[in-house]
Amino acid sequence: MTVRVAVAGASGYAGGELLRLLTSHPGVGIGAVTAHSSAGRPLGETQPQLAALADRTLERTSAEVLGGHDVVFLALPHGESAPLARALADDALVVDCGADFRLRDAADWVRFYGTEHAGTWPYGLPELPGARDELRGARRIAVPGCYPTAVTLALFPAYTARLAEPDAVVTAASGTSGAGRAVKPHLLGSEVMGSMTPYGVGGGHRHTPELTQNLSRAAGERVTVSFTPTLAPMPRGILATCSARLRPGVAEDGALDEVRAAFEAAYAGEPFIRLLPPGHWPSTGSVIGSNTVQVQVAVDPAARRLICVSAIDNLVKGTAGGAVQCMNVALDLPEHLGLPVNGVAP
Ligand SMILES: NC(=O)C1=CN([C@@H]2O[C@H](COP(=O)(O)OP(=O)(O)OC[C@H]3O[C@@H](n4cnc5c(N)ncnc54)[C@H](OP(=O)(O)O)[C@@H]3O)[C@@H](O)[C@H]2O)C=CC1
Ligand SMILES: CC(=O)N[C@@H](CCC(=O)OP(=O)(O)O)C(=O)O
Repeated sequence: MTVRVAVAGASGYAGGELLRLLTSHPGVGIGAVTAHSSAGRPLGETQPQLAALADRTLERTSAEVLGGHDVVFLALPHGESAPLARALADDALVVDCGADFRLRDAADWVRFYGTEHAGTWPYGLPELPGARDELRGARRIAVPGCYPTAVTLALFPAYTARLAEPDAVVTAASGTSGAGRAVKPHLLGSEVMGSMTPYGVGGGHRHTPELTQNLSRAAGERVTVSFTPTLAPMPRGILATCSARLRPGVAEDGALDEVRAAFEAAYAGEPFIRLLPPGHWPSTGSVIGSNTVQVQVAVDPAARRLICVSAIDNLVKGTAGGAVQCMNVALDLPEHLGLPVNGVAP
């Protein structure tokens, strides 16, 4: 059986990556590809890397054009998914790469996004405990933000195993594609090349409530997260460095063994998580183009802190790959279909 899929936002970075992955998915046929200002143009003009789809024409994004598909991927700016999703058939699987349906707390939504909360859909991070049960058979899925994917997967086993205090500190570097392809002065080559800059410092980034939501769910208590994103001079990739104090009951002797055992247990059999051997550290250059997440853990005994580092490709596991993985789970297809585990390097 071939699943017929449509991609809205096909002229953008996330939409382009969805189409790259979906063309290699053996169970999928690609239907409508839609855009906004680029509607009417050949896909090959905005996504020249997608040779197999170069002659497709981008249609205008509407419920009519997206209707009649088994699966609709939405890769649109925040706020655009909610009205469109309401007009799509209940029995179509809608996978939203935007933020509209990620947060459970309406007050958090209003505070960080400034509009009315549209609701909450099942959260598309299959590796979280219990998530696959919620995603199997779902017809609406909210894919996480790219930073929340990297940070949650770096840290959550330390919280489920009750090894870390509920007060995490995170610094994460992202490539510029995380900001989308719309023209913005701070993303000009001359601003970004050879320079790194923090932004959203002091709890202001809109991924902070999403991180709190995910880690609190794992911990079973409220986890606060001090999150500092930085923009790095690279097109893709996120390197997240996360730390938290060890709980008082964790003995310094053997703490690292305990932490590693918790991560090994959490990630045993996970097709896309690679807990690296001791002494090896995650790097964005090793995961580009793949749905793989590299993870490593350490313990700093003098500071009594746990340090967890992850690397992802923001456009693959951080968006499009995560979205395809969720489709596979929802439709009961083998979870790895269409998803590379090998990166492109150098
Ligand atoms: N980039 C990333 O790493 C990640 C992105 N996401 C999320 O995925 C979504 C897409 O992001 P990204 O691809 O980076 O963004 P882009 O800016 O690259 O692409 C946006 C897409 O949406 C279309 N669009 C713009 N305005 C409208 C509108 N008013 N109505 C309908 N369509 C519109 C654009 O069409 P056109 O170009 O024709 O105007 C384009 O196809 C966002 O919600 C983003 O937050 C999530 C995780 C990571
Ligand atoms: C480098 C950069 O600007 N990154 C984006 C994060 C993109 C992302 O994960 O996506 P959502 O917009 O879907 O939440 C930012 O900080 O806003």
